[in-house]
Amino acid sequence: MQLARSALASFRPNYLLANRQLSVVATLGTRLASSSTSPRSAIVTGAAEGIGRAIALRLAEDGFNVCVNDLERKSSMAEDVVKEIKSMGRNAVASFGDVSKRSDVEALVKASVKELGPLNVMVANAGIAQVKAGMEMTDEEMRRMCDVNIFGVVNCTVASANQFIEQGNGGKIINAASIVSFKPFLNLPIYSASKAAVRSLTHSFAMELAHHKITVNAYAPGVVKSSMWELIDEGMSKLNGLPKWENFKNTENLIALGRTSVPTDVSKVVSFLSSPDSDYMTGQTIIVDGGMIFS
Ligand SMILES: NC(=O)C1=CN([C@@H]2O[C@H](COP(=O)(O)OP(=O)(O)OC[C@H]3O[C@@H](n4cnc5c(N)ncnc54)[C@H](O)[C@@H]3O)[C@@H](O)[C@H]2O)C=CC1
Ligand SMILES: CC(=O)C(C)=O
Repeated sequence: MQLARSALASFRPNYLLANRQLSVVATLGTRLASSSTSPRSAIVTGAAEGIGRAIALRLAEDGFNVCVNDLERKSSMAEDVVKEIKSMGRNAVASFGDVSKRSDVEALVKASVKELGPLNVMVANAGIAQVKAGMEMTDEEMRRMCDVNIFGVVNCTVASANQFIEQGNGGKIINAASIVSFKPFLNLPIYSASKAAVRSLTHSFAMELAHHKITVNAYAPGVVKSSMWELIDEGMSKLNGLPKWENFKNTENLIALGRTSVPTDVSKVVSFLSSPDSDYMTGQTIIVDGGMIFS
């Protein structure tokens, strides 16, 4: 009996190891199969530069064909992203349009499906920011912020969800929120409110679309070096007189991991939200801020 027990004990690790190896091989096989035999497609809005560009490239690396959206005036940068994706062996197309216009977003989804086939993922990344006290914001500035950051997300949700419903296999919608969705920044009042709305819409549409097998989640970055933060830094400098990039650098003191973020910190999280590994998640806003707000 003693001998039998120890024989079993010495056998078990090998048995477990063999099982684990089999499961690793099986998982790898599934990943390779899904990237080589069934190309999926994704739209990324505001993808000519910054976080959107990093997401488009990361999704291409993950096996997606990608429709790269941005405003017409960013066409040459968007075309560069398309070229980069094609050089990775994936298909890509640029489609220009303003996410705040419903008809532009409907045209974007149509263009993507025509060029890349059925749609699997919509990343509503495009957004704008403005540093200004709430008391100073003009009517026009407030409306533009809400049109792009809130209604842009709604337009992307509705247009992609209609496409997913027509296809009948569900889909994934992923929205750009922010840490300011949880706690506003001083002098970014309307921007902060718009990102709180994105978090709320993510929750609402997750409930509304779940029965179509459509998941809706969001990523909430912290302080990411991009053109948007260049603009925020400039705006803050005007208000407090600090030299260029000093306001950006000062945020390091608020980040537990001790450094500001780069776009690829965010694209890794979007990669997860775009993959089957996140299939059982919906309505969530994932914070990726290096440890700033701990909500
Ligand atoms: N940079 C940061 O620290 C953070 C950024 N975010 C959010 O992440 C997203 C991406 O931010 P970044 O890459 O930093 O910004 P960015 O300004 O570098 O890039 C945004 C892109 O969106 C495009 N865009 C703007 N309005 C558009 C519209 N109406 N239609 C289509 N495209 C439009 C721009 O042309 C630009 O290429 C935004 O939604 C932003 O609010 C959230 C938290 C932190
Ligand atoms: C731009 C933005 O959302 C932050 C938190 O910096």
